[in-house]
Amino acid sequence: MSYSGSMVPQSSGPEPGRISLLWSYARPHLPALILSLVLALVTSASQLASPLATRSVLDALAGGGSLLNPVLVLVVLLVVGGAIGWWQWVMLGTLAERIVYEARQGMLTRFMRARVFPLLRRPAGELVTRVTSDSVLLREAASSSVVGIINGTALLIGTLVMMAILDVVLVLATVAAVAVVAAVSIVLMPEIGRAQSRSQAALGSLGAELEGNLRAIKTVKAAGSEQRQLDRLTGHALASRDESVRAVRREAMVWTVAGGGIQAAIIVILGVGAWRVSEGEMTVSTLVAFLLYAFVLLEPVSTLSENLTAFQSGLAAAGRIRELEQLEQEDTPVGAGVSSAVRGGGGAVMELRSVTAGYDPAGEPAVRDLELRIPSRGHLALVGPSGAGKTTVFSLLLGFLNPQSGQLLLQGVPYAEVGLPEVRRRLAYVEQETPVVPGTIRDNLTFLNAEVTEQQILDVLDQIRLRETVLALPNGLDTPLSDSSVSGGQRQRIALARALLADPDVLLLDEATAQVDGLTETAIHDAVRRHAANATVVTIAHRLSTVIDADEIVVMEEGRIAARGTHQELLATSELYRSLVRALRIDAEAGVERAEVEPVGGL
Ligand SMILES: Nc1ncnc2c1ncn2[C@@H]1O[C@H](COP(=O)(O)OP(=O)(O)OP(=O)(O)O)[C@@H](O)[C@H]1O
Repeated sequence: MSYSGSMVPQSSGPEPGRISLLWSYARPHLPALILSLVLALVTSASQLASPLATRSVLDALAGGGSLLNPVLVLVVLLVVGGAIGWWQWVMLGTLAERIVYEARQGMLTRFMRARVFPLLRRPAGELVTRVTSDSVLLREAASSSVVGIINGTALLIGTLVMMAILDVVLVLATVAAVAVVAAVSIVLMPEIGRAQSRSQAALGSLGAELEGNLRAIKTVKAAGSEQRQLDRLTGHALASRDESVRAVRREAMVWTVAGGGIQAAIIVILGVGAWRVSEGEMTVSTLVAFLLYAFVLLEPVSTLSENLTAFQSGLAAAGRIRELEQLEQEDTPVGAGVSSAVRGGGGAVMELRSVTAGYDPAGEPAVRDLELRIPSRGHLALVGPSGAGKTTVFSLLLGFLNPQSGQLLLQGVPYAEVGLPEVRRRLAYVEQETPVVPGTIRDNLTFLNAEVTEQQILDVLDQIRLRETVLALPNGLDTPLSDSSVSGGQRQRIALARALLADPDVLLLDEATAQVDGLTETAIHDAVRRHAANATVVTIAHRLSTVIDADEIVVMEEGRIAARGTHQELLATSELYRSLVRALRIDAEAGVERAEVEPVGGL
């Protein structure tokens, strides 16, 4: 299995694609977004009215008129503006969190429904980074930044219009300052997005490599390579930091230019305004109102630069999330009716007809022209050298892999008609490498069949000689299970118990390569034999006792079936089988020796 990061498409998608993805997250919330925008515009309008109200207060003061009305207007503007601002804040904040949740849920659904091998080709750590980190960057981009950009623009134009109403000469100086700010921002902005995109990419690589290192931590430590691996990991963290610093520098530059531009405009307004007041072309109250507008102007300028920055990083994140949309999904269930009453009948429960299949459509097939009937009862063992295609047969039966040619059938009906859920409902699969799922021992045992009783659980644990050890644990069946807390053989036995509790039509068992002690081996075989008495067991066999036990043995070599028959028949007819058995026998003898000196493992 390849976990190569190089197989993952690197670049973010084109701009229109990313914008449409952002839009797809925002669209379901359009009413809330529009309401937020309206509220934002009302807040802005109240902000715009405040300097005018202030001018009335000043005029009333100078003219000796009543202050009551203008002050009342000011207070109402303040209270209404504040209340609406609060409402809008809460609404946009909630909306933003919903968008993050929906983006996460969408990604998780995609992962769970994805075809197995395209999913496994992507580094797990990178997928985790997308769900946990990239989704956060969507937050503002798909919610408040859109509102902020529109509102900021409206407030900017509104402020300039109000200023123009007050004094046309002064507004020209202000417009010049705003134009310089806008031009500089337009030049500097895109690089912020690009730097953030590179920072997120480095973060993804860090996630991917960290996950791989943690999984192989024993190998890393045993090789004394902690420092080398640490250097590689910190290299990614460093790259992410440097790119983020680049983005921050740009942002600081935009902010400084924006703030500085407005400050400069205020100084010019003060100078020119004072001169115009002294010339009698302007009243002091108008100059004060104008200055207040100049301060109001700071807000849309900062809102715009802030939200444009958030929008840029959101776009970068959207590009990366968009790549996940290319993850191939499993076919949706069709579910043609297939009778379930086949057990023990004479026919085949499953069948591979002339199946050729591979992992890379352009590469060599992993299996060719396979003809295989899985009987509705009994024990079928697959044997063969490493890379012969045994696991590929399981992947085909489970629908993880589609044949390039040929057909798979469940009770004579093609898989495409039956649908994967129905196929998988008939199967239970015991993986060799990672057979337990996150949760407690009980969660694992009831994973396929939630209806089982405590007694059934205990009986099955008894069969595979785990009952005493599980019950001796402080939390018994409710002990949390992680890959590292139990041995490989114990994990497999728990997975076997889970499969037996589901009582499947076909039990697919990828036998652990590691030896287990003789008593456990016998217990496992007894359990398997019992199941094979009225249903089917298919084993990828790594133990001599398993092959000897099987009703039929299929010998695979280089993706083809080289021979088939019983143990005795194959011993007589197949040189390959004889050599495999010789190897298994040597292994078995080595295992016996080990079992004699090693204590019997418990949980
Ligand atoms: N995920 C994968 N992507 C690409 N090629 C693969 C993948 N899994 C297996 N292969 C290739 O398919 C061929 C058959 O592999 P398969 O795992 O079925 O063999 P196997 O008989 O189960 O071997 P082993 O006993 O070592 O597990 C091999 O050439 C292998 O390199």
